[in-house]
Amino acid sequence: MLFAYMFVDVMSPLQSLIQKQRGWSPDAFGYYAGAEYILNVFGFLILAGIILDKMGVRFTGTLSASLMVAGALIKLYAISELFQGTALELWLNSWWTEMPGSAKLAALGFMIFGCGCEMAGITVSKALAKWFEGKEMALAMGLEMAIARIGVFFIFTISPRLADSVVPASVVVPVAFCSALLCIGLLAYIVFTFMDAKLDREMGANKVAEAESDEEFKLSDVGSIFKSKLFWIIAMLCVLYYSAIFPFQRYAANMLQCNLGISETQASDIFRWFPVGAAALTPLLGYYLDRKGKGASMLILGAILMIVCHLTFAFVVPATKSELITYSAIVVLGISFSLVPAALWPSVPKIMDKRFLGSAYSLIFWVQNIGLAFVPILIGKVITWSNPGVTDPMQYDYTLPMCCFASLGVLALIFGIILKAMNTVHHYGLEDPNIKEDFEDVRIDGEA
Ligand SMILES: C[C@H](NC(=O)[C@@H](N)CCCCN)C(=O)O
Repeated sequence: MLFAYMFVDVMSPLQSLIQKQRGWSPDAFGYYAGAEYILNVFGFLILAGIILDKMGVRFTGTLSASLMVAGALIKLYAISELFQGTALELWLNSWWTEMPGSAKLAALGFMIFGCGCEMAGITVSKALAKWFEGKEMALAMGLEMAIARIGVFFIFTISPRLADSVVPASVVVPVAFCSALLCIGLLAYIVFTFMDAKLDREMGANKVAEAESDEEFKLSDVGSIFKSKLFWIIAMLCVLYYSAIFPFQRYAANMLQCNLGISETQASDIFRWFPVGAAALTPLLGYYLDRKGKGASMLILGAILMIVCHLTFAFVVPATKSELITYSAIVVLGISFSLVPAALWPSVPKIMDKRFLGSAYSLIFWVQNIGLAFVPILIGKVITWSNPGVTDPMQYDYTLPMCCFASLGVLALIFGIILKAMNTVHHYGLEDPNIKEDFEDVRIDGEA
């Protein structure tokens, strides 16, 4: 997941460079960024859940890592000099001219990569649940997310530097670097499959069969989950919150460049502290949640902090051009991005029956992916619409796009408040510690 998250954001600090080098407009960049989730939205993620439950973590993890490598190599080829001037590029350039041929092929690669990445996300959750059952599962999930966030910090640090390491600067170098890391990730997962097989042997065949049948995906479960009010509240909170985080991450470096009048590298150097804050706090909050609870309150606080930060980027940073205020908003956003994931994902088992859990995670990811696919496209359009005639990628006004992100935060906050109110009435245990076993257990099979 470390290398996957690095690959996801390798181009994020390079928006203005790819615009200069390959002619990708903000709109084209938005389409490319949204492509990561498109196939998942059109059902791949549901299929991925079925494959995972039928074939297990070893097969699905290897498949998902292979898909990531294949997608990465297509994207690498699309942005490389090798692709320039080929018949394929000329043909891709000949239709939907707003989107250059290189952006179209890169988007296709990113779509395939995105299938692998989300499939890996579900597989890793299931593998962690298997390996840490009855142990520190929330802490393990927190650490996994923290490692992935460190990858984002690392890539925001090195991506512009790798691009500048050749003359003229090129997006190919950082993308090639991350593609090589993904190949190492695939090898690492293959090693893990041997360890997992060993664990199965140690657990004994019966226990494994029992664990797997518990989580088997049934199509009828999808109907039960979709009928649950609670599922929709959690899924809406998730899609709204994450749509104001991951898509923002794509545009953040350029937003800082435009607001502060700084270079790509300087902007990335500021923004990279966002995932670091999240990486440092997520495991600690997971540990706190395991012992003290307060999950629903953490979701509300996380949404409030996000709204404050996005409004600061919209109005305060452009007016003051203060690096101190910018750094403070980045760190606070990092705190928000620890509170919500640390509370959200371990809350799902509290409100879903264990039998529904695998499908519930895959369906929440699916709803979330709809937002992650379309919000970057929407933001690209808002940037273009609110900056008529602006062609210099250093001159965009980000007030309106940042207000859009803040509005998503307001909606997420409303769903957080509804969730907490429902928890107060129905006692789902969302404010209770994870390791306390005796809270009143109300799940979707007993929701009515
Ligand atoms: C665990 C959670 N991951 C997700 O929500 C993924 N569905 C989206 C990952 C986006 C990067 N491709 C998280 O990272 O908090």
